[in-house]
Amino acid sequence: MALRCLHLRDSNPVMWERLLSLESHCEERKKTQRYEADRTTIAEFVRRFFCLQDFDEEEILRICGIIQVNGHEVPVTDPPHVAVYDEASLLEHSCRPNCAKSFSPDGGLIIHTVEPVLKGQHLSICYTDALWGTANRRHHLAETKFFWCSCVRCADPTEFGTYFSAIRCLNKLCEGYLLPEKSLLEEFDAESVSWQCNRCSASEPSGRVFAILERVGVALSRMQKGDPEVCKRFLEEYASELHPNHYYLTDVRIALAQLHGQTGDTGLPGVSDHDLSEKISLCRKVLALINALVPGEHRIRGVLMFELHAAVAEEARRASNQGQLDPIALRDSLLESKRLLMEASLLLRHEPETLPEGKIALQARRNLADMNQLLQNIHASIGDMPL
Ligand SMILES: C[S@@+](CC[C@H](N)C(=O)[O-])C[C@H]1O[C@@H](n2cnc3c(N)ncnc32)[C@H](O)[C@@H]1O
Repeated sequence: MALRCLHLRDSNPVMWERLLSLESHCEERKKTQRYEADRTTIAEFVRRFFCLQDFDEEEILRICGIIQVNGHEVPVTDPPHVAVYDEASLLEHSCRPNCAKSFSPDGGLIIHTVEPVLKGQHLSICYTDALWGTANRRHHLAETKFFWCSCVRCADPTEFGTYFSAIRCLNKLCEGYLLPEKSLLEEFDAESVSWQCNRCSASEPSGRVFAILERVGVALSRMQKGDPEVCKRFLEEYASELHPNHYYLTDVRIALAQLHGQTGDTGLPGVSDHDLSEKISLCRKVLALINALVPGEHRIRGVLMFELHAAVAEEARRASNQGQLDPIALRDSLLESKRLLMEASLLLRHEPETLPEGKIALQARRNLADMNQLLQNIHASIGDMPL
Protein backbone atom coordinates (compact mmCIF):
# COMPACT_ATOMS: atom_id res chain seq x y z
CA MET A 1 0.00 0.00 0.00
CA ALA A 2 2.80 2.44 0.95
CA LEU A 3 4.63 1.60 -2.27
CA ARG A 4 1.52 2.16 -4.37
CA CYS A 5 1.03 5.54 -2.70
CA LEU A 6 4.66 6.54 -3.28
CA HIS A 7 4.35 5.55 -6.92
CA LEU A 8 1.71 8.30 -7.31
CA ARG A 9 4.38 11.01 -6.96
CA ASP A 10 5.66 10.31 -10.47
CA SER A 11 2.68 8.55 -12.04
CA ASN A 12 -0.14 10.84 -10.93
CA PRO A 13 1.02 14.14 -9.37
CA VAL A 14 -2.55 15.41 -8.92
CA MET A 15 -3.52 12.35 -6.91
CA TRP A 16 -0.21 12.60 -5.01
CA GLU A 17 -1.06 16.16 -3.91
CA ARG A 18 -4.53 15.02 -2.82
CA LEU A 19 -2.95 12.22 -0.80
CA LEU A 20 -0.48 14.60 0.87
CA SER A 21 -3.32 16.93 1.85
CA LEU A 22 -4.58 14.28 4.32
CA GLU A 23 -3.81 14.16 8.03
CA SER A 24 -0.78 11.98 8.98
CA HIS A 25 -0.39 12.79 12.72
CA CYS A 26 3.37 12.42 12.23
CA GLU A 27 4.29 14.30 15.40
CA GLU A 28 2.07 12.10 17.60
CA ARG A 29 3.13 8.96 15.75
CA LYS A 30 6.81 9.69 16.45
CA LYS A 31 6.15 8.81 20.10
CA THR A 32 4.75 5.36 19.24
CA GLN A 33 6.33 1.94 18.75
CA ARG A 34 4.49 1.63 15.49
CA TYR A 35 6.42 4.59 14.07
CA GLU A 36 9.71 2.83 14.75
CA ALA A 37 8.32 -0.44 13.37
CA ASP A 38 7.21 1.40 10.20
CA ARG A 39 10.69 2.94 9.92
CA THR A 40 12.41 -0.45 9.77
CA THR A 41 9.79 -2.61 8.07
CA ILE A 42 8.57 -0.04 5.52
CA ALA A 43 10.74 3.08 5.16
CA GLU A 44 14.17 1.43 5.32
CA PHE A 45 12.97 -1.59 3.36
CA VAL A 46 11.39 0.43 0.55
CA ARG A 47 14.50 2.62 0.19
CA ARG A 48 16.93 -0.30 0.15
CA PHE A 49 15.04 -3.14 -1.51
CA PHE A 50 13.42 -1.03 -4.23
CA CYS A 51 16.38 1.35 -4.51
CA LEU A 52 14.06 4.32 -3.96
CA GLN A 53 16.68 6.53 -2.39
CA ASP A 54 15.02 9.70 -3.71
CA PHE A 55 12.28 9.29 -1.08
CA ASP A 56 13.57 10.16 2.36
CA GLU A 57 12.52 8.18 5.42
CA GLU A 58 10.37 11.00 6.80
CA GLU A 59 8.43 11.21 3.55
CA ILE A 60 7.73 7.48 3.56
CA LEU A 61 6.75 7.61 7.23
CA ARG A 62 4.36 10.45 6.45
CA ILE A 63 2.65 8.22 3.88
CA CYS A 64 2.47 5.45 6.53
CA GLY A 65 0.73 7.95 8.85
CA ILE A 66 -1.73 9.00 6.14
CA ILE A 67 -2.60 5.34 5.54
CA GLN A 68 -2.99 4.66 9.28
CA VAL A 69 -5.21 7.70 9.93
CA ASN A 70 -7.28 7.61 6.72
CA GLY A 71 -7.20 3.98 5.59
CA HIS A 72 -10.33 1.84 5.35
CA GLU A 73 -10.22 -1.94 5.38
CA VAL A 74 -12.05 -3.07 2.26
CA PRO A 75 -13.53 -6.54 2.74
CA VAL A 76 -14.49 -7.23 -0.89
CA THR A 77 -11.17 -8.94 -1.69
CA ASP A 78 -9.66 -12.00 -0.06
CA PRO A 79 -7.65 -11.07 1.93
CA PRO A 80 -9.16 -7.62 2.55
CA HIS A 81 -7.10 -4.63 1.40
CA VAL A 82 -6.66 -1.09 2.69
CA ALA A 83 -7.78 1.92 0.66
CA VAL A 84 -7.76 5.70 1.15
CA TYR A 85 -10.67 7.80 -0.14
CA ASP A 86 -9.77 11.46 0.07
CA GLU A 87 -13.29 12.91 0.12
CA ALA A 88 -14.51 10.38 2.68
CA SER A 89 -11.49 11.34 4.82
CA LEU A 90 -13.37 14.55 5.57
CA LEU A 91 -15.94 12.60 7.57
CA GLU A 92 -15.44 12.94 11.31
CA HIS A 93 -15.81 10.16 13.80
CA SER A 94 -18.72 9.57 16.18
CA CYS A 95 -19.49 6.49 18.31
CA ARG A 96 -23.11 7.16 17.30
CA PRO A 97 -22.59 8.20 13.68
CA ASN A 98 -25.25 9.62 11.37
CA CYS A 99 -23.69 7.88 8.34
CA ALA A 100 -22.54 4.35 7.61
CA LYS A 101 -20.21 2.95 5.01
CA SER A 102 -20.56 0.06 2.60
CA PHE A 103 -18.38 -1.06 -0.31
CA SER A 104 -19.32 -1.73 -3.91
CA PRO A 105 -18.06 -5.00 -5.43
CA ASP A 106 -15.14 -3.16 -7.11
CA GLY A 107 -14.02 -1.51 -3.85
CA GLY A 108 -15.84 1.82 -4.20
CA LEU A 109 -16.95 3.43 -0.95
CA ILE A 110 -20.67 4.09 -0.40
CA ILE A 111 -21.58 6.51 2.38
CA HIS A 112 -25.26 6.52 3.35
CA THR A 113 -27.09 8.39 6.07
CA VAL A 114 -28.63 6.28 8.81
CA GLU A 115 -30.78 8.95 10.38
CA PRO A 116 -32.18 12.30 9.25
CA VAL A 117 -29.41 14.91 8.87
CA LEU A 118 -30.24 18.60 9.20
CA LYS A 119 -28.66 21.20 6.95
CA GLY A 120 -25.30 22.26 8.42
CA GLN A 121 -25.02 19.24 10.71
CA HIS A 122 -21.67 17.39 10.66
CA LEU A 123 -21.54 14.06 8.86
CA SER A 124 -19.88 11.25 10.80
CA ILE A 125 -18.94 7.61 10.52
CA CYS A 126 -17.60 5.31 13.23
CA TYR A 127 -13.80 4.80 13.00
CA THR A 128 -13.84 2.02 15.59
CA ASP A 129 -16.09 -0.88 16.57
CA ALA A 130 -19.37 0.67 17.72
CA LEU A 131 -20.22 -2.52 19.62
CA TRP A 132 -17.22 -2.19 21.94
CA GLY A 133 -17.51 -0.57 25.35
CA THR A 134 -16.65 3.10 25.90
CA ALA A 135 -13.18 2.55 27.42
CA ASN A 136 -12.14 0.22 24.58
CA ARG A 137 -13.45 2.50 21.82
CA ARG A 138 -11.76 5.57 23.26
CA HIS A 139 -8.49 3.74 23.83
CA HIS A 140 -8.50 2.42 20.27
CA LEU A 141 -9.20 5.88 18.81
CA ALA A 142 -6.50 7.50 20.94
CA GLU A 143 -3.96 4.85 19.91
CA THR A 144 -4.72 4.71 16.19
CA LYS A 145 -6.32 8.07 15.28
CA PHE A 146 -4.75 10.24 17.99
CA PHE A 147 -7.76 11.93 19.58
CA TRP A 148 -9.89 11.48 22.65
CA CYS A 149 -13.45 11.06 21.50
CA SER A 150 -15.96 13.51 22.97
CA CYS A 151 -19.05 12.41 21.04
CA VAL A 152 -22.54 12.36 22.58
CA ARG A 153 -22.19 8.69 23.44
CA CYS A 154 -18.80 9.01 25.16
CA ALA A 155 -20.12 12.06 27.05
CA ASP A 156 -22.90 9.94 28.57
CA PRO A 157 -21.60 7.15 30.86
CA THR A 158 -25.00 5.38 30.59
CA GLU A 159 -24.72 5.40 26.75
CA PHE A 160 -28.27 6.69 26.24
CA GLY A 161 -29.60 4.74 29.22
CA THR A 162 -28.49 1.38 27.81
CA TYR A 163 -25.73 0.74 30.42
CA PHE A 164 -23.83 -0.99 27.62
CA SER A 165 -20.48 -0.72 29.49
CA ALA A 166 -21.82 -1.13 33.05
CA ILE A 167 -21.10 -3.96 35.46
CA ARG A 168 -23.07 -4.98 38.55
CA CYS A 169 -22.23 -3.33 41.87
CA LEU A 170 -19.57 -5.36 43.70
CA ASN A 171 -21.69 -5.26 46.86
CA LYS A 172 -23.77 -8.42 46.26
CA LEU A 173 -26.66 -7.03 48.34
CA CYS A 174 -26.99 -3.97 46.10
CA GLU A 175 -28.93 -4.13 42.81
CA GLY A 176 -27.17 -1.16 41.23
CA TYR A 177 -24.61 -0.86 38.44
CA LEU A 178 -21.13 0.60 38.32
CA LEU A 179 -20.29 3.26 35.74
CA PRO A 180 -17.40 5.74 35.35
CA GLU A 181 -17.85 8.55 37.88
CA LYS A 182 -17.61 11.35 35.35
CA SER A 183 -18.35 11.61 31.70
CA LEU A 184 -15.34 10.99 29.49
CA LEU A 185 -15.34 14.37 27.78
CA GLU A 186 -11.87 15.46 28.70
CA GLU A 187 -8.57 14.14 27.50
CA PHE A 188 -8.05 11.39 30.00
CA ASP A 189 -7.88 7.68 29.88
CA ALA A 190 -10.69 5.64 31.43
CA GLU A 191 -8.12 4.09 33.77
CA SER A 192 -7.81 7.31 35.76
CA VAL A 193 -11.53 7.49 36.56
CA SER A 194 -13.20 5.63 39.46
CA TRP A 195 -16.47 3.81 38.94
CA GLN A 196 -19.54 4.56 41.07
CA CYS A 197 -22.69 2.57 41.82
CA ASN A 198 -25.86 4.28 40.59
CA ARG A 199 -27.74 2.96 43.63
CA CYS A 200 -25.55 2.72 46.76
CA SER A 201 -22.95 5.27 45.51
CA ALA A 202 -20.05 2.93 46.38
CA SER A 203 -16.91 3.95 44.50
CA GLU A 204 -14.51 1.39 43.01
CA PRO A 205 -11.05 1.99 41.55
CA SER A 206 -11.04 1.47 37.79
CA GLY A 207 -8.33 -1.23 38.17
CA ARG A 208 -10.79 -3.47 40.01
CA VAL A 209 -13.45 -3.03 37.35
CA PHE A 210 -11.02 -3.58 34.48
CA ALA A 211 -9.69 -6.76 36.13
CA ILE A 212 -13.25 -8.18 36.07
CA LEU A 213 -13.76 -7.09 32.47
CA GLU A 214 -10.45 -8.60 31.44
CA ARG A 215 -11.30 -11.93 33.07
CA VAL A 216 -14.68 -12.09 31.30
CA GLY A 217 -13.09 -10.91 28.03
CA VAL A 218 -10.53 -13.73 28.19
CA ALA A 219 -13.33 -16.26 28.84
CA LEU A 220 -15.22 -14.87 25.83
CA SER A 221 -12.20 -15.05 23.54
CA ARG A 222 -11.58 -18.68 24.57
CA MET A 223 -15.15 -19.92 24.27
CA GLN A 224 -16.54 -21.90 21.33
CA LYS A 225 -18.91 -19.31 19.89
CA GLY A 226 -20.28 -21.76 17.34
CA ASP A 227 -21.94 -23.93 19.99
CA PRO A 228 -25.38 -22.74 21.22
CA GLU A 229 -25.03 -24.58 24.55
CA VAL A 230 -21.68 -22.91 25.26
CA CYS A 231 -23.21 -19.51 24.44
CA LYS A 232 -26.13 -20.17 26.82
CA ARG A 233 -23.75 -21.16 29.61
CA PHE A 234 -21.71 -17.97 29.11
CA LEU A 235 -24.85 -15.82 29.32
CA GLU A 236 -25.96 -17.59 32.51
CA GLU A 237 -22.54 -17.45 34.14
CA TYR A 238 -21.77 -13.77 33.58
CA ALA A 239 -25.29 -12.38 34.06
CA SER A 240 -24.39 -12.11 37.76
CA GLU A 241 -21.46 -9.76 37.06
CA LEU A 242 -22.48 -7.64 34.08
CA HIS A 243 -25.39 -5.34 33.24
CA PRO A 244 -27.96 -7.30 31.13
CA ASN A 245 -27.13 -5.03 28.16
CA HIS A 246 -23.36 -5.34 28.60
CA TYR A 247 -21.33 -5.54 25.39
CA TYR A 248 -19.90 -8.97 26.21
CA LEU A 249 -23.39 -10.43 26.76
CA THR A 250 -24.65 -8.62 23.65
CA ASP A 251 -21.82 -10.11 21.59
CA VAL A 252 -22.81 -13.63 22.66
CA ARG A 253 -26.54 -12.92 22.18
CA ILE A 254 -25.89 -11.81 18.60
CA ALA A 255 -24.05 -15.09 17.96
CA LEU A 256 -26.72 -17.22 19.64
CA ALA A 257 -29.59 -15.46 17.82
CA GLN A 258 -28.02 -16.53 14.53
CA LEU A 259 -26.96 -20.02 15.64
CA HIS A 260 -30.49 -21.31 16.29
CA GLY A 261 -31.43 -22.71 12.89
CA GLN A 262 -27.90 -22.66 11.48
CA THR A 263 -26.39 -25.63 13.30
CA GLY A 264 -27.40 -29.02 11.85
CA ASP A 265 -28.96 -29.33 8.40
CA THR A 266 -32.62 -29.13 9.26
CA GLY A 267 -32.70 -25.31 9.36
CA LEU A 268 -35.35 -23.50 11.35
CA PRO A 269 -37.97 -26.31 11.09
CA GLY A 270 -35.55 -28.52 13.07
CA VAL A 271 -35.22 -26.04 15.95
CA SER A 272 -37.13 -26.86 19.16
CA ASP A 273 -40.07 -24.62 20.15
CA HIS A 274 -38.01 -23.41 23.10
CA ASP A 275 -35.01 -22.41 20.98
CA LEU A 276 -37.26 -20.80 18.38
CA SER A 277 -38.87 -18.57 20.95
CA GLU A 278 -35.43 -17.87 22.45
CA LYS A 279 -34.21 -16.83 18.98
CA ILE A 280 -37.14 -14.43 18.63
CA SER A 281 -36.60 -12.85 22.02
CA LEU A 282 -32.80 -12.55 21.50
CA CYS A 283 -33.31 -10.83 18.13
CA ARG A 284 -35.90 -8.42 19.57
CA LYS A 285 -33.77 -7.63 22.60
CA VAL A 286 -30.57 -6.94 20.66
CA LEU A 287 -32.42 -4.95 17.98
CA ALA A 288 -34.02 -2.71 20.61
CA LEU A 289 -30.60 -2.18 22.22
CA ILE A 290 -28.80 -1.36 18.97
CA ASN A 291 -31.59 0.96 17.85
CA ALA A 292 -31.14 2.95 21.05
CA LEU A 293 -27.34 2.83 21.09
CA VAL A 294 -26.11 2.99 17.53
CA PRO A 295 -28.73 2.85 14.76
CA GLY A 296 -25.89 3.21 12.24
CA GLU A 297 -24.95 -0.45 12.76
CA HIS A 298 -27.03 -1.24 9.69
CA ARG A 299 -25.31 -4.52 8.84
CA ILE A 300 -25.96 -6.24 12.15
CA ARG A 301 -29.47 -4.73 12.33
CA GLY A 302 -30.23 -6.01 8.82
CA VAL A 303 -28.93 -9.50 9.62
CA LEU A 304 -30.93 -9.70 12.88
CA MET A 305 -34.09 -8.48 11.16
CA PHE A 306 -33.65 -11.18 8.55
CA GLU A 307 -33.19 -13.82 11.28
CA LEU A 308 -36.22 -12.48 13.13
CA HIS A 309 -38.47 -12.46 10.05
CA ALA A 310 -37.73 -16.16 9.46
CA ALA A 311 -38.31 -17.09 13.12
CA VAL A 312 -41.59 -15.14 13.32
CA ALA A 313 -42.87 -16.85 10.16
CA GLU A 314 -41.80 -20.29 11.44
CA GLU A 315 -43.49 -19.73 14.80
CA ALA A 316 -46.71 -18.68 13.02
CA ARG A 317 -46.55 -21.73 10.76
CA ARG A 318 -46.23 -24.07 13.77
CA ALA A 319 -49.04 -22.41 15.69
CA SER A 320 -51.30 -22.48 12.62
CA ASN A 321 -50.57 -26.18 11.97
CA GLN A 322 -51.50 -26.95 15.57
CA GLY A 323 -54.77 -25.02 15.18
CA GLN A 324 -53.64 -22.35 17.65
CA LEU A 325 -53.77 -19.48 15.16
CA ASP A 326 -56.82 -18.43 13.16
CA PRO A 327 -56.21 -17.19 9.58
CA ILE A 328 -56.41 -13.53 10.62
CA ALA A 329 -53.80 -13.97 13.38
CA LEU A 330 -51.66 -15.94 10.91
CA ARG A 331 -51.94 -13.10 8.39
CA ASP A 332 -50.91 -10.56 11.05
CA SER A 333 -47.83 -12.60 12.02
CA LEU A 334 -46.84 -12.96 8.38
CA LEU A 335 -47.33 -9.23 7.84
CA GLU A 336 -44.91 -8.60 10.70
CA SER A 337 -42.47 -11.05 9.13
CA LYS A 338 -42.84 -9.24 5.79
CA ARG A 339 -42.21 -5.85 7.39
CA LEU A 340 -38.98 -7.19 8.94
CA LEU A 341 -37.95 -8.67 5.62
CA MET A 342 -38.50 -5.38 3.82
CA GLU A 343 -36.50 -3.52 6.44
CA ALA A 344 -33.65 -6.07 6.29
CA SER A 345 -33.60 -5.75 2.52
CA LEU A 346 -33.48 -1.93 2.78
CA LEU A 347 -30.72 -1.91 5.40
CA LEU A 348 -28.55 -4.35 3.43
CA ARG A 349 -29.24 -2.90 -0.02
CA HIS A 350 -25.68 -1.58 -0.50
CA GLU A 351 -23.90 -4.78 0.55
CA PRO A 352 -22.11 -6.59 -2.29
CA GLU A 353 -23.26 -10.12 -3.02
CA THR A 354 -19.77 -11.49 -2.41
CA LEU A 355 -20.13 -10.71 1.32
CA PRO A 356 -22.40 -12.66 3.71
CA GLU A 357 -24.63 -9.59 4.27
CA GLY A 358 -25.05 -9.16 0.51
CA LYS A 359 -26.08 -12.81 0.21
CA ILE A 360 -28.66 -12.24 2.95
CA ALA A 361 -29.96 -9.17 1.08
CA LEU A 362 -30.39 -11.29 -2.04
CA GLN A 363 -32.18 -14.00 -0.06
CA ALA A 364 -34.40 -11.33 1.53
CA ARG A 365 -35.51 -10.11 -1.91
CA ARG A 366 -36.31 -13.70 -2.95
CA ASN A 367 -38.17 -14.42 0.29
CA LEU A 368 -40.18 -11.25 -0.21
CA ALA A 369 -41.58 -12.56 -3.49
CA ASP A 370 -42.56 -15.86 -1.77
CA MET A 371 -44.03 -13.99 1.18
CA ASN A 372 -46.20 -11.82 -1.09
CA GLN A 373 -47.52 -14.95 -2.80
CA LEU A 374 -48.28 -16.59 0.56
CA LEU A 375 -50.07 -13.49 1.82
CA GLN A 376 -52.16 -13.28 -1.36
CA ASN A 377 -53.31 -16.87 -0.81
CA ILE A 378 -54.25 -16.08 2.79
CA HIS A 379 -56.06 -12.91 1.76
CA ALA A 380 -57.99 -14.95 -0.81
CA SER A 381 -58.91 -17.62 1.75
CA ILE A 382 -60.21 -15.15 4.33
CA GLY A 383 -61.82 -12.85 1.76
CA ASP A 384 -59.60 -10.00 2.86
CA MET A 385 -58.35 -7.05 0.83
CA PRO A 386 -54.74 -7.47 -0.27
CA LEU A 387 -52.31 -5.34 1.82
C1 LIG B 1 -9.76 10.73 8.51
S1 LIG B 1 -9.10 12.13 9.30
C2 LIG B 1 -10.39 13.25 9.21
C3 LIG B 1 -9.99 14.50 8.50
C4 LIG B 1 -9.01 15.37 9.24
N1 LIG B 1 -9.73 16.08 10.28
C5 LIG B 1 -8.30 16.36 8.31
O1 LIG B 1 -8.44 17.55 8.52
O2 LIG B 1 -7.62 15.90 7.39
C6 LIG B 1 -9.10 11.58 10.94
C7 LIG B 1 -8.59 12.59 11.91
O3 LIG B 1 -9.54 13.63 12.12
C8 LIG B 1 -9.61 13.97 13.49
N2 LIG B 1 -10.96 13.63 13.99
C9 LIG B 1 -11.92 12.97 13.33
N3 LIG B 1 -13.04 12.86 14.08
C10 LIG B 1 -12.77 13.46 15.24
C11 LIG B 1 -13.52 13.68 16.43
N4 LIG B 1 -14.77 13.23 16.57
N5 LIG B 1 -12.92 14.34 17.45
C12 LIG B 1 -11.65 14.79 17.33
N6 LIG B 1 -10.89 14.62 16.23
C13 LIG B 1 -11.43 13.96 15.21
C14 LIG B 1 -8.53 13.17 14.20
O4 LIG B 1 -7.36 13.94 14.23
C15 LIG B 1 -8.36 11.99 13.28
O5 LIG B 1 -7.10 11.39 13.37
